[in-house]
Amino acid sequence: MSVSNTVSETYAAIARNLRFSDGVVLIVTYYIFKRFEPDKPGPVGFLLVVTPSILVPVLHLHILSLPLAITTTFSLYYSLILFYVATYRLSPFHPLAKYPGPITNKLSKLTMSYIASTGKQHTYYRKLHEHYGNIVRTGPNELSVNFADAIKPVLGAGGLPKGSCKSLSVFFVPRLDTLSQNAPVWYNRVADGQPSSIIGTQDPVEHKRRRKTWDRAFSTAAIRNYEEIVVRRARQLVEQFEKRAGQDIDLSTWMSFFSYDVMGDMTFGFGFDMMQTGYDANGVWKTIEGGLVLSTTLAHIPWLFTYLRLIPAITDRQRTFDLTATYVNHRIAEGSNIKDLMYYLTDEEGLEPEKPSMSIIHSDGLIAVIAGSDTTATSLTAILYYLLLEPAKFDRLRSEVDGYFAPGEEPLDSTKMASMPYLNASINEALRLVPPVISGSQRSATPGSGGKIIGPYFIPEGNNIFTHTHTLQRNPRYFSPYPDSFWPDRWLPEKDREKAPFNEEFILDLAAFNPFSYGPANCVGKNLALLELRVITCFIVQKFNLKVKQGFRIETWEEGIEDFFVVKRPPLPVIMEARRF
Ligand code: HEM
Repeated sequence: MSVSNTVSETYAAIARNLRFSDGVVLIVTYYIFKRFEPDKPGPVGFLLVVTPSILVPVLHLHILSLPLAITTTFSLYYSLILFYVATYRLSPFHPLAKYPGPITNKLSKLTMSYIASTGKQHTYYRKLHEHYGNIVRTGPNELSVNFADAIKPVLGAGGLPKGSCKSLSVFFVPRLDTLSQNAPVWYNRVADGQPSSIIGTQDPVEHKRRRKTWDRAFSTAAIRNYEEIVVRRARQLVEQFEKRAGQDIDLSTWMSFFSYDVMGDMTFGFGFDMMQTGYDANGVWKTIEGGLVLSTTLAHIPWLFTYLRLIPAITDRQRTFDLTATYVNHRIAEGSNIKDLMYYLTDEEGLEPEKPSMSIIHSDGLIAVIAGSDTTATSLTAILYYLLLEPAKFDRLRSEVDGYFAPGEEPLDSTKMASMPYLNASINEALRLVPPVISGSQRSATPGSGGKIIGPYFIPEGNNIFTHTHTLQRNPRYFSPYPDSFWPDRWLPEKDREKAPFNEEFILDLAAFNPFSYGPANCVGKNLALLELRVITCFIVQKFNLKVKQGFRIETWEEGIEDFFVVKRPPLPVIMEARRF
């Protein structure tokens, strides 16, 4: 008897002997997964190991070999569940059936997870929009949009939250309402019982409560106190560049040294001394960057966090958390002679009915450094990159700086800098082309919400939606001419703007420009970031001549950008010389 005959006879025997009740067990299991997607070891083990084990004796009646009965039952059980899942996701009954997108994305988030791991998520989303149009199904339960009218209903007040509301711990299915099948990117980032950082807080009520402290920390009055820190660190950066005059330096790395030192001062009362030592001595930057690569990849399959957390060496999260917790504790013990960020995050003023717990303070301390360092460094590097690429624009900016600050005068007046047209146009243009949170923000039409109308589209509940910043900010419908080029003129009043070529129509739609996001969960640190961008750009343009390192093909820098939630940048090697006045 041939092997194929044996196999087909075995399957024929199985088919003959499978009972109605076995089919019911499979469908119930599938339904539990579809409806609740339990992701904790207990229920998952029950559904994927215990249930098929119960079915083994049924097949063992007909297949005498026990190992064969076990493997057949398990493989059949898993294949059928996957078959049901796939059929439903591709069927016209799926709530997102009418939205176009690649089949692989409709089937699972594994494709997105793989793309995210390559750092090219931002260009992938853009290509999808170029192919499929304004709205694309990027996952079984996820859409991405590329039209400006979506910004307000998705991100604005009364828009969508980052995830579901209260976590109910019901029976053996944890967080019944957070359905990991539909899980938004912020789902399951921290272990049960640990607080999320402000940015990962999904419940809009809790987010609003915690945001009050942050809003106080970034009020105009509070930022005035931080100016002292920014200026001290800007002077240190200039000194370090002067010492290294004529040598190759990587501007990208030095922008991170600067921004990490500033955020260290603001949050812990001391910098990480990256500029002083010329390297990341505490490994803070490296650890944060590694964490972002992993969390961006897993954001698409967030149930996996539960299991990877069991292998601390992989996530390394605890190390980062412990490191920042030590710094926070040190800052609290030592106190500070200025009202720094920690002053507000610990509610030293006593304005809240309840003091924040130490674990919330630790978690917010960590997110301040993550959210405030590489983002600012990316924008600074991008501004300098585009100015290096187009020396005429560098010269134009220098004339403006010289017009506002006489030679020898340090560019420190933040009010003056806020009104410098070409400076702010250059900053906006770099933020448009390289938004540091390049794939933008995701929000969720949570289960039970009834869904949401976004322009001409209806987003059924239980689905997530991205407003894709990279695609929107390069869309010629909103930014023309030169949507892919650095053209600060687009931000200037018509009388100062150079003429568009061939009388191309001029379009600038501010609704599509959201590098700091929009609405109640937008970037709270925007004004601090703008202060840093203005001060450092003015300092460098005023004090240094910059040259690209010989042999480096500068135009390749932009291609090397990677999207790991915040942008990871390639090196930008330059030679700086002090300017002679
Ligand atoms: C050029 C620099 C920066 C850019 C482009 C930027 C951009 C963003 C974006 C796009 C978000 C996501 C909002 C959302 O989910 O919709 C965000 C959130 C946030 N950013 Fe920034 N950011 C920058 C600098 C900073 C700085 C200096 C800080 C200071 C600590 C900061 C603190 C935060 C915080 C705490 C959040 C979470 C806000 C919330 O969930 O309520 N950012 N930022």
